[in-house]
Amino acid sequence: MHSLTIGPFTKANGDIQIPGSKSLSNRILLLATLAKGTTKITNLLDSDDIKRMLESLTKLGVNYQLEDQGTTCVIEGLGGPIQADHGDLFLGNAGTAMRPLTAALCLGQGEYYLHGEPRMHERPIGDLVDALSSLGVNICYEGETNYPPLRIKSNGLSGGEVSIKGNISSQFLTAILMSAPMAQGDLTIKVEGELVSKPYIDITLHTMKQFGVEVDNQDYQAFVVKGQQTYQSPGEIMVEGDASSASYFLAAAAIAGGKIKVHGVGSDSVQGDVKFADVLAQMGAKITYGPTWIEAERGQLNGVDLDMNHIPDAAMTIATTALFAQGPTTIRNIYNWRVKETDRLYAMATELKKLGVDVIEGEDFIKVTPATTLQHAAIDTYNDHRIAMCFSLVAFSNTAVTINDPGCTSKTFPTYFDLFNSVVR
Ligand SMILES: O=C(O)C1=C[C@@H](OP(=O)(O)O)[C@@H](O)[C@H](O)C1
Ligand SMILES: C=C(OP(=O)(O)O)C(=O)O
Repeated sequence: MHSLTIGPFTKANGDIQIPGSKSLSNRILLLATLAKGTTKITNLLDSDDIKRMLESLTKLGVNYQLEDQGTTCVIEGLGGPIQADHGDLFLGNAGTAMRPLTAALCLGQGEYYLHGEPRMHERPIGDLVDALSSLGVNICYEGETNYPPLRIKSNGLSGGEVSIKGNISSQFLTAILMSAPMAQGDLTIKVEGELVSKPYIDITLHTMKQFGVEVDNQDYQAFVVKGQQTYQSPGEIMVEGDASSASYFLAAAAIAGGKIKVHGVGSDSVQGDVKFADVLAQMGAKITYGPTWIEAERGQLNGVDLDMNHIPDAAMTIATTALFAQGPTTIRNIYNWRVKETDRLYAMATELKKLGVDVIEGEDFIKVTPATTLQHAAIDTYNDHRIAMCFSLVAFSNTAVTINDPGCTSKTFPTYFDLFNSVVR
């Protein structure tokens, strides 16, 4: 297996243009497909998760053209449900393709088989399947109950009322919300229990609005959507930079001497992960926001004890930033790290311990107590892009770090290590 050894570095300096947001890219691709009119999408992310969505759209007969090395996409909207009467779709490990497509394919008439990488078949989808079944869809598990692969025999989504559990993934609610306007009648979606990763619902509602659909959000406990609507293409739409991808560079500057300005994401962003910069500021970094940029500079970092349910992806960056703080850091309310690309609570704890630091892995929290010197380690990345990226920060310690399978960043950030190397010394 390929591995990459980096560091030790003492400086991180420069300007970084952050590639497009994964969450926005896949939402916009789907809504542009369903919308009336042609949409030109710019700054689209070019990464594995987006490729899986685009390949699926191709198989479903959607017409689009890619330009600018895959960062511009012109899509001919269908002005209604997907028309293909069948499809065998491989969604890799892309939650933002698997979950929304499962709901969207229920809108028309056809038979579809949805599957992915082995890990995708271990990531739960039962809450979404239950909700869709209660709206009249014939959807069944082709492997283990509650997990993909799925077979869908669709004949439209009825309106009415549906309940969906919110405690495992917000992507289930996102999936139903994006399909709801094309249901046969008005739909009230009730959220059962806690809703995790709430800011991603704001991304969903914001994108739906850009495509002409308003949702009545009743305090994130119920959502009322009018049925029989058609999404309208906004014509041209630009994808913001990915706030989770920005976190690694902001953290690098906060830890090392130097200053980094990330462009493409800032105080105007709709992505909850921009709040990562507030956590860095709370730890002691110097953070400045502009509407479309964020700048970070080193400060004396102190450990924090915080609920990070609202920034589950960027919270992984805090776990390795914690190595450079005074005192322990506890990241709380992150149970669903366990059902993402890997069991992230187990994986982060296991790899952090290899550096010689004291780590407590709780059922839904992690506590990292930094050590004065770190041991050199070869970090296993579990086919999880974020483990590879957040452990690159270890290169600012007394030792180099080896990242096994660095190519796994291709899920959301294929150029990560090139950009990282361009700003460090
Ligand atoms: O809706 C989205 O775009 C996402 C929601 C989050 O997942 P959960 O809602 O499963 O926490 C996040 O971790 C994922 O990377 C992207
Ligand atoms: C959890 C993630 O991905 P997915 O969209 O597949 O859920 C992630 O990117 O950290």
